[in-house]
Amino acid sequence: MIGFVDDRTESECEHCLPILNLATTSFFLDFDGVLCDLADTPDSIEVDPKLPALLTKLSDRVEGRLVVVSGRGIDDLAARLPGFRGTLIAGHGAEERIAGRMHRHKIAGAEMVERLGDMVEAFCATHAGMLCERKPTGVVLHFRKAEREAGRAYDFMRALDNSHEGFSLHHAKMAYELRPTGVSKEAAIRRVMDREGFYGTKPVFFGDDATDEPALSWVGARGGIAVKVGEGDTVARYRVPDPAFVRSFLSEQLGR
Ligand SMILES: O=P(O)(O)OC[C@H]1O[C@H](O[C@H]2O[C@H](CO)[C@@H](O)[C@H](O)[C@H]2O)[C@H](O)[C@@H](O)[C@@H]1O
Repeated sequence: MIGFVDDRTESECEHCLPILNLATTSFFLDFDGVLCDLADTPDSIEVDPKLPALLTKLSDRVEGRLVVVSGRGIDDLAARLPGFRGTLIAGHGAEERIAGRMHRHKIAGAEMVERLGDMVEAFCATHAGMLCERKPTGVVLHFRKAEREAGRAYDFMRALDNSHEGFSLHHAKMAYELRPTGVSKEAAIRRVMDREGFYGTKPVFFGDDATDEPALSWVGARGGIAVKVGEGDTVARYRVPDPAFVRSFLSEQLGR
């Protein structure tokens, strides 16, 4: 059984998480690096075939208070979780699927997003190992396969950021991303937590990336449970080793 903080102190118990009262818990789960392992490219991840059913059951168990919160575009995310009909926040908060209805930031599909995508693609065509990921609300330049070129990738994306109003540049794992200014997982989780059904419950957020830190910080300050998955600096109070651990922890909640 996975460790829980009960009568032991946290220092005695590596990877312990508090025992949750599911009647008052809202789950917010990042996707890449939290529900599935990272891979060389966005398309080469392997999603545990049992994951959609696990998320569905747990969502039912907490009356729909389970939200997958990802940086991926919403169609991409939904396609990787076949059969899961629960709430999705995608594009770091620029897209949402709630109660089966889609909501998208007004920039979604705009000409400027297309243009940015074209420019990043052109850059990748002349820089070996770089990969462009287009999203409805932004664009990512991945340099995981060209780590030594990270500086060049940054300079290019910084120049695009400086010349395009309404977008902000973010440094993610082996990637630089332009997304609409003001869009963040923190803001998205706050919005959801104000909704009926969520309001007054305790948020539990699992995140792994630097881009998850503001949301981890907000959840912790709000009296919720902030959990960092994997290594690296974090403001989160709790840490667990990897996505397999997270999936086991979630499965265990169903048996309680
Ligand atoms: O918020 P998340 O669900 O964690 O999404 C964050 C980004 O994840 C993806 O990129 C990351 O994972 C890739 C696959 O493992 C990896 O190759 C890449 O280096 C990582 O940055 C996704 O492609 C992005 O769109 C998400 O924003």
